[in-house]
Amino acid sequence: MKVPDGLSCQEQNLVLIGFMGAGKTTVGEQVAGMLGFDFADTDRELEKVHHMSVPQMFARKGEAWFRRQERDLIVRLCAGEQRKVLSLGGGAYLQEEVRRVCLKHGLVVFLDVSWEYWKEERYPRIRDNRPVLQDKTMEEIKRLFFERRRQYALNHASIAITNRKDTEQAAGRIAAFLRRAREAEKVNP
Ligand SMILES: Nc1ncnc2c1ncn2[C@@H]1O[C@H](COP(=O)(O)OP(=O)(O)OP(=O)(O)O)[C@@H](O)[C@H]1O
Ligand SMILES: O=C(O)C1=C[C@@H](O)[C@@H](O)[C@H](O)C1
Ligand SMILES: [Mg+2]
Repeated sequence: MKVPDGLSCQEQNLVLIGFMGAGKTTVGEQVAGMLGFDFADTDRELEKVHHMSVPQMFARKGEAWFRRQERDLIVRLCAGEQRKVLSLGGGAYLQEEVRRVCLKHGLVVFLDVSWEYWKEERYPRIRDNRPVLQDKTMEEIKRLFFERRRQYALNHASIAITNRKDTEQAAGRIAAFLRRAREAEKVNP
């Protein structure tokens, strides 16, 4: 992972993006603990505000409504107080405005899980409570996985996850990356 030119890592948020089940929530919480940053997960925040689970929001209000709430929340969180870890919902980064605000106010890290590992290890854990995966064949899910990679590719850094060891090391590697970036800025502002 390389620090992007012109982006101050002292002040920015850390934003985690990637496909559903990539580990944004799990890893984000771990990284925030390691860095002593506040943590916010957009799905959890929306669940708290609207007193509904994500599947309930999809069922009762519809996906378009969910996407608007998600976008507005991310714009508020990103532009507000800095130095937090923000884990996005898996579809949030497909919205142009979300990409813009995250890239402007955050160091955007893509959790790049391989298709094979995702299918074997992550899909079985999440399949029942991600509305977007319901009623889709594996072929359709695979297509969505690779279509979304085009948007996730707009990032500052990515971390490849292809096995259990990568999974266990992901949070530590991201925290170390951010610490190094911040130290380098102190020496060479
Ligand atoms: N680093 C990790 N260590 C242990 N388990 C993990 C790790 N990352 C992900 N998992 C497991 O994979 C599943 C999905 O993880 P998680 O909910 O964090 O993904 P997500 O990227 O936040 O998904 P979504 O986009 O749907 O919010 C969970 O069952 C979680 O326990
Ligand atoms: O990838 C997606 O489109 C989604 C991912 C989850 O985090 C939730 O935001 C919701 O289930 C939609
Ligand atoms: Mg999540």
